[in-house]
Amino acid sequence: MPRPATMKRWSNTKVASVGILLCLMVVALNRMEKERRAYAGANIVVDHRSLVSKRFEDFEAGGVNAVRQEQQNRSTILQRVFVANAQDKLVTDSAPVAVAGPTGARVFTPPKRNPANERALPSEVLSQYFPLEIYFHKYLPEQSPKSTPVKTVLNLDTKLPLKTALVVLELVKASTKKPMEDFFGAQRIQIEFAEAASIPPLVIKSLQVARYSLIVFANHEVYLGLDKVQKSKIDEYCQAYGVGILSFTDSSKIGEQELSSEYKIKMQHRMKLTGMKLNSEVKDLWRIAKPEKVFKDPLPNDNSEWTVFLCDHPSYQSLAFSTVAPGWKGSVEGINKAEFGLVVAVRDTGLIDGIHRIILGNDPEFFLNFIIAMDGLAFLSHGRLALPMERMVQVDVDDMFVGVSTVRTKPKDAEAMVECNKRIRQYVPNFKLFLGFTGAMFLWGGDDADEGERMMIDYAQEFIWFNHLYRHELLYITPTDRISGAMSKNAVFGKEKNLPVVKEYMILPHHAGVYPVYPEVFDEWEKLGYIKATSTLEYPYRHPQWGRRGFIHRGVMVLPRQTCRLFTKTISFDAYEGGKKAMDESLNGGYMFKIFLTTPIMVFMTHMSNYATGQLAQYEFEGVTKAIATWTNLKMVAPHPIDLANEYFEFYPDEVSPLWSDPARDPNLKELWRVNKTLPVFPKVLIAGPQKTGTTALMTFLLLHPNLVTSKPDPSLYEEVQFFSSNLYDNGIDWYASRFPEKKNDQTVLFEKSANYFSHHRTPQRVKELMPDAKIIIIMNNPSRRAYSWYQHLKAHNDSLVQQYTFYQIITADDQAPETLKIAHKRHLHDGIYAVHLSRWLLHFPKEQLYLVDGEKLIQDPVSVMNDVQKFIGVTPKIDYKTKIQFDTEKGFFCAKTTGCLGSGKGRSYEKMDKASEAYLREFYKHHNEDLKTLLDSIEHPHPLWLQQTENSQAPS
Ligand SMILES: Nc1ncnc2c1ncn2[C@@H]1O[C@H](COP(=O)(O)OS(=O)(=O)O)[C@@H](OP(=O)(O)O)[C@H]1O
Repeated sequence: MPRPATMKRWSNTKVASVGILLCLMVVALNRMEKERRAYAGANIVVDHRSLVSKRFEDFEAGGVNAVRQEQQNRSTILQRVFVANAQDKLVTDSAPVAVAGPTGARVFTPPKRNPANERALPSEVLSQYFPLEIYFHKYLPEQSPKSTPVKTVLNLDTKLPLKTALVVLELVKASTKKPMEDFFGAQRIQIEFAEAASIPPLVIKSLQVARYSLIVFANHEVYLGLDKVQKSKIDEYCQAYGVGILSFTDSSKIGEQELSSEYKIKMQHRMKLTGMKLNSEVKDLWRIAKPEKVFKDPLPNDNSEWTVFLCDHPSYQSLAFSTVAPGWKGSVEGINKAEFGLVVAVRDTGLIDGIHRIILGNDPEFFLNFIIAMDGLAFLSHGRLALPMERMVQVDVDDMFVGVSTVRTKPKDAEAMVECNKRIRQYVPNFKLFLGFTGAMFLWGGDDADEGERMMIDYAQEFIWFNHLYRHELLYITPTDRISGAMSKNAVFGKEKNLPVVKEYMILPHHAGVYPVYPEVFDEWEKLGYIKATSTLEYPYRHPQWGRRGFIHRGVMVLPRQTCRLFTKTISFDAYEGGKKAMDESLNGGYMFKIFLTTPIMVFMTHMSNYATGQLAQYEFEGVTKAIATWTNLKMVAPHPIDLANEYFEFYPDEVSPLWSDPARDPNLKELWRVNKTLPVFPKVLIAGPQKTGTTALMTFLLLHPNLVTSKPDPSLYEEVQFFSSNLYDNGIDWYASRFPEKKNDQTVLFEKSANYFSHHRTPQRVKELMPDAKIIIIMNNPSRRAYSWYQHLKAHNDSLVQQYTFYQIITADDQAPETLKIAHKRHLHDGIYAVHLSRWLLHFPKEQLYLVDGEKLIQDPVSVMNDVQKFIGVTPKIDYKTKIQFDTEKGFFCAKTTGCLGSGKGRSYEKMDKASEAYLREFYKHHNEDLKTLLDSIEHPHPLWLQQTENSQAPS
């Protein structure tokens, strides 16, 4: 057998990341395409059983109509889409179905089913072909009749843009990216940036699948100025896939007037304007916006001025009007000085070239522009980028009865808070402030407790209360055994004072212990048994606010908290003037207003000190809720905190599982980590698998190096830690770090080997979050050999399944096979679909952090493999593995000179694979191996010799 070629570490040649991503997508989607072809003629449906939200499972019996109902209530749902087998009961012979096509959903009657054409495709197998997690929003306008019995079907033949927008800038740099990141990031819309001179490929060619739901120009001038090639690339893409263009303008840096004769539009820049009015005659676009509302004040132009549009073609429809500001000195022809005589936002309805465009006369900073842009992107993306219309609001006021006398609650504060509830209830039915209390502080006040605080107790029923700790202390100062005492004392205080406490919701002082997880807190909560939800600012990081996320840990729902804008402001100016200012800012679309626009489920936090004395925060909330009610059609509701928490995780089901990060990497998290405990240390290197490729040999050989140290032996674990790929991840980072011995010195490099990390879909992201610098070693041998080795492993363990079925029966099992056989089928073959798993790792790690080992070479020539691996790890001193490893003729494998050969479970001798299985597997892996070649090419990595040989040769025995 010829010697396998060395799989060298790839060169450092820079490959544009966009190119790589595209290739990855091509590889993964190539697979889909092949399957699609293979299953041509089958009905292709959205499998509603796969909807990520738990609640939708309940609707399975009700089928799609129930889901449709939900869509109408919420206006959008996030659904995971994949092909399901043609016998899916959701498809009937003649029911009308709505097909998601490039120009939105349309209803049609599917062709008669032909059972002869239908082939079963197990959904759990198919889902593996979607490593890139293709998600998109399906937008069904609110006005669609509720009673229509429509079934939702995705036909892969239609060209579906992904839930991503491409943002084109003249130059991609931090300052130009920032406003776009904020606008789209706050709505959790994924964006990719491109420079005007190098627009990336817009289509996955092999599939004719569009990559973007929307094209965005931060400055429309850039679009007009594109060179011919780039321009037609964009235009042809938009025409072919029904994708729209959303443009902003930047009138501060350019000449006074631009004429684009091609588009029959004139743009007059550097305008100073006053007032804005939306065009109420536009019927199909306004969703959040209330077109009947008129803004009368001068338009802000501190940083940039405004652009107005003069359009001379029926394709254009004015979206918003404004008026020349008094004192504007320009004298340009065509400027209509009448009230609302100028157009500041325009829509191109596509009569000229079939492309829908919306162009705004400034950036999204001004609040009405922000709303127009939100409605615009919902429209242009056929709802895929739309948010629901409901906003759930909770406002927590922490620190009741805490603080020095100057910031303690005064009678006027107590009165003001009651009033605040009433005023906000005009806009948010049933609204009540949530007050977090700390009993000990009140009692310390004793008779001296402020009169205002005593009044708060009298007014208790006007609010909803939740527990802080009894004392307002950092948890790491509080000895563990006092935590439960402090919790129950606070509860007793609440009872004594007859506070209407929602005991299921609790906030810890300083947010300590929630994230990073302080296991003792969750222990105590578990003991209490009733804590269901909390919230924190700290997960995964504080800024930007829209980056905050939630997670569920040990049954407790942890929600992200938004901070009120006034949170950090000192109350040094006059209270009422300050309050009014805050309200004005909200009314004019300030910071809080945008949070409300973009965040469907909000928990705000503020402190008592923002109410006491200054009473500022109440103005802010009154201001923002009034502004939202005034300017938008959004519906604000104030649910019970536990209902709100449940809703949160239904809306963001991907957040249920936490993503642990390293507290040492973030100053805030470091601060919250206990002072009396050293920071956890994690491994630097992972041997990720897959199983049966020689991972044990590689680990054993690494351990011959004096400075490479792996996890401690643990009888409760079966050989491997498997932290990232199992429920053990829920144990948290303390648990993981404690699996490893202390480092002997600075040169010690900790590593871990768990062979199922490679193919586990969540592992790459989890590793990236906790150990972003980790070096990942992946071994790939012939996947047929790998599958057979797994079979022999089961056989050696007298697995009942193997006693029942032959290797051939397992690998050829189809959808009709018994459940156990189907599971066995997947376990044998799934790990060997290397391209899919590798592309997932490459989405999270740069190629330089991944090291691919040729598994066949590891068997034949481990000395050179190990010498290279130690270089990749960067461990010192360098050792020569020639002095450590030698071939053992009895074992038939290389073994360590000191510790000997691997046990009888590795390097077994067994009969050759039968010819039929060999042929079947060669065929099964053929396309997957082709994909692997494409993927390796895209990262400029040489092909292992077994991959070069797979087409022609037999699978090695
Ligand atoms: N030096 C050396 N000694 C023994 N075995 C070696 C060696 N190098 C590679 N191999 C191959 O490793 C296969 C077992 O792979 P893993 O260690 O990854 O298996 S496991 O997933 O941890 O169970 C094992 O599979 P089997 O031959 O089927 O037992 C071997 O082919």
